[in-house]
Amino acid sequence: MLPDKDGPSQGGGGTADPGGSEDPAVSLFREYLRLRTVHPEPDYGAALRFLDRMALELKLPAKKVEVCPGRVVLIMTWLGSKPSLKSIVLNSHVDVVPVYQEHWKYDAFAAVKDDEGNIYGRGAQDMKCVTIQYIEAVRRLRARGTTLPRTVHFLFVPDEEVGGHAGMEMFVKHPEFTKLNIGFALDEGLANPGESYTVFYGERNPWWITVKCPGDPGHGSRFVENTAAEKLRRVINAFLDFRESERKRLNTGECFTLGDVTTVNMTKVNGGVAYNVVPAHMDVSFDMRIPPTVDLQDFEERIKRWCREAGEDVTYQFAQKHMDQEVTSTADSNPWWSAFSTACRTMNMNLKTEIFPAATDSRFFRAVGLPAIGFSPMNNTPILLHDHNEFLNERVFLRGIDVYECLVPALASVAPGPGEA
Ligand SMILES: CSCC[C@H](NC=O)C(=O)O
Ligand SMILES: [Zn+2]
Ligand SMILES: [Zn+2]
Repeated sequence: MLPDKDGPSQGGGGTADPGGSEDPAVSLFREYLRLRTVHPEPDYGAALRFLDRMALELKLPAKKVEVCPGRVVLIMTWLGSKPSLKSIVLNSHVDVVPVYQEHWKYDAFAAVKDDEGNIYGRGAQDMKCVTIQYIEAVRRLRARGTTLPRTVHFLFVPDEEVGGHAGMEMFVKHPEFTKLNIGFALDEGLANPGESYTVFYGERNPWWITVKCPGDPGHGSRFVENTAAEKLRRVINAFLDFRESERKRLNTGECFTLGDVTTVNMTKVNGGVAYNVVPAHMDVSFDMRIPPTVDLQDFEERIKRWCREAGEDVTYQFAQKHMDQEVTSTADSNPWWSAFSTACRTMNMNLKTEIFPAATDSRFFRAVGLPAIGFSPMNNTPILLHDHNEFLNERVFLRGIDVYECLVPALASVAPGPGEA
């Protein structure tokens, strides 16, 4: 059978499957994948229209908060029977990262489903699947007439993929955020290639740094002293030697995961004006991710030393420097975690708890003192976020809806804690 190649203009709601056998939830997921909410110019208007339609279908009120010009957070609310209790947040970002279309098997915005049920599209794992799984789980719960004690807020946020600065970082400071009276948030995680599901209780801190190496200029035919390039070489060696030592630490001795070590990647180099002019400046940039167990002050001292030892006037500046190291407790004494993990156990799901290797909007919840768990219910799935040919199998997707159908009531039924009405 040939893959079902619906074009990007195709609507959802059952039109995706010529055989008529496709689950409507899968068709809706594919419809959402076709919206081009891709950087650098995401079509947020299309996503907001889609989400407004979801709110109408679910008969839930939707509120829009423009946190920055053109950057809207949409909040859909399912009011609990005890609305004074702290609420549950189901968070998802609307934007997706760009693609190298020439490396994809199919159009990355056509949501092609192959004959194995694999659905290809940018955002299939990160994280349009989760958005639709939340919606479909709640659709089922409401269709059954379920009432929940705690209020559930869905947040659909822009700009996570570019750091959340015009998205969740702004929203957590907004009065509308405070009004949500949040007790606990669920946000995205990663696929697990095995049977288990990975759950994230903290994140590494992103530090993006540019090291600037000034030097003496001169003719390209001479042995100029004190060159920018010599300093640059020492800087690169210091950072990359450290990278290598951390790479070796991964998977040796204790069972480290990526979230437990510091990664360093050299991502940009700049400098030079002509072949025969020794440059007056050369810059190098690194993407570093630092586990919450690392002393950040010590780490910055180490960077200072590397720069000092590289030569005269070597300086650095940060483009990102997240400093909060809050993690969410995975002890049974944390009632949110207990409800989450117990519900997963009843579904026979094996959980692996880890530190998230990259950065998500969860860090902004944790930074304001709220517990947050990163979880995308995708097992038996290769990790393909931001990669070519990102896909999710429809059976895994549908199982994820079952998972939230169990998790959401469990979380929204957590007994009132001390200080709650
Ligand atoms: C440092 S803000 C960038 C956030 C981005 N998030 C998802 O990929 C990341 O690179 O982890
Ligand atoms: Zn994401
Ligand atoms: Zn991402």
